Amino acid sequence: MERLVIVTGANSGIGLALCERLLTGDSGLRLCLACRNLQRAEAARSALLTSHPSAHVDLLQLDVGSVKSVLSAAHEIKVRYSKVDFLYLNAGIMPNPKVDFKAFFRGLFSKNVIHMFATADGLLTQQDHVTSDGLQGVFATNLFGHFLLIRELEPLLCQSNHTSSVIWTSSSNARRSAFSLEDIQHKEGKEPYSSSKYASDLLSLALNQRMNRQGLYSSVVCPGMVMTNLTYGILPPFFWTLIMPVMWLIRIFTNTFTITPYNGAEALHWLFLQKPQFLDPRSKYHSLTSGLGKNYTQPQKMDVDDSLSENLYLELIKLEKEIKKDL
Ligand SMILES: NC(=O)C1=CN([C@@H]2O[C@H](COP(=O)(O)OP(=O)(O)OC[C@H]3O[C@@H](n4cnc5c(N)ncnc54)[C@H](OP(=O)(O)O)[C@@H]3O)[C@@H](O)[C@H]2O)C=CC1
Ligand SMILES: CC(C)CCC[C@@H](C)[C@H]1CC[C@H]2C3=C(CC[C@]12C)[C@@]1(C)CCC(=O)C[C@@H]1CC3
Repeated sequence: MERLVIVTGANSGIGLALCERLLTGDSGLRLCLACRNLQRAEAARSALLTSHPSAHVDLLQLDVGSVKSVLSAAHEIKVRYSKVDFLYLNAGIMPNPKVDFKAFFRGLFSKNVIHMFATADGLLTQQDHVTSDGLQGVFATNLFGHFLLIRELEPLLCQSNHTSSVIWTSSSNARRSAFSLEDIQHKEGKEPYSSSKYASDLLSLALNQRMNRQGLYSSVVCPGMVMTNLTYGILPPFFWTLIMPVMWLIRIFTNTFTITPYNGAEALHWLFLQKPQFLDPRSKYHSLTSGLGKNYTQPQKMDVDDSLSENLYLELIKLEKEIKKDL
């Protein structure tokens, strides 16, 4: 039977590269590009059909940062399809990023230099915004919209004699110290991106604890450092042009500099080929590229624990109730 793969944020970067790779590996599947902008989604669909003319590629309007849009997209999915096999939760934002150059140069001459380039720990801050639902924008987009989508699609994800996979595009920038259970939306701090990605790691664990029995499996991926619209927004364009040769040079020393969206999608694609029952719910699956350009996937244990992940899940359920009450 035809397998259905839904990808959020599929019109550019890692999401689009993943779609290209999925179709190259299995032209028989049905892809659903869930994007906030239908014009950009249509352009992505045309590009995919140019290289895979007989592919089944559907479009769905979905703004994960808007509760109304998530609910209506979920409704549309339930009307169109009878089951979901893979749900890639890939859409993400990092608004108004700022690099702390002082910390960068300090890190450059320390023994933590590789770690700094791999994770950007202590290097990046962002200025968040509030959505029309009254939620913090990064939290709403990177985490909560996706959480609501899973909740709404449970009937299609959890079916008897069927396994489904939800796969989060997390990050090496996910950091426990940026996250607080008392402030899950990260209203107070300056690292909403880091907090939202750590929350996705926690949520993935909670989903596995609660939903494996119903056939739903959740995994977390880190695509490495990839040059996409998101990363291009971190520094001015001329600066990127200037330092691009340095980025390729750094790649010789750290396998986390995957750089191209194709390489970054490695672990996302690898997970598509695995039996979800055999995956480790406490590991993050990293896309890595060797100095010679060979791509591979490697699991690394996450800094997560059961009680924090369960408590986050309960907080999200509470917020879901509050938000739905106000609709
Ligand atoms: N690039 C990197 O180095 C890394 C990226 N990641 C993660 O990878 C994921 C993909 O990002 P990447 O490919 O790099 O960057 P891109 O900016 O190219 O892709 C992000 C995608 O998310 C979509 N998106 C953003 N906001 C929303 C929204 N509210 N509703 C629906 N779609 C939305 C974008 O749509 P639109 O085109 O309309 O803006 C775009 O399609 C993100 O989750 C990011 O955090 C993780 C680690 C490293
Ligand atoms: C001044 C220069 C010679 C080099 C500046 C490099 C930084 C801009 C990058 C170093 C580590 C990078 C990184 C990311 C963005 C760009 C860097 C900060 C990410 C935060 C992008 C999004 C992620 O999810 C993780 C990446 C980790 C590494």
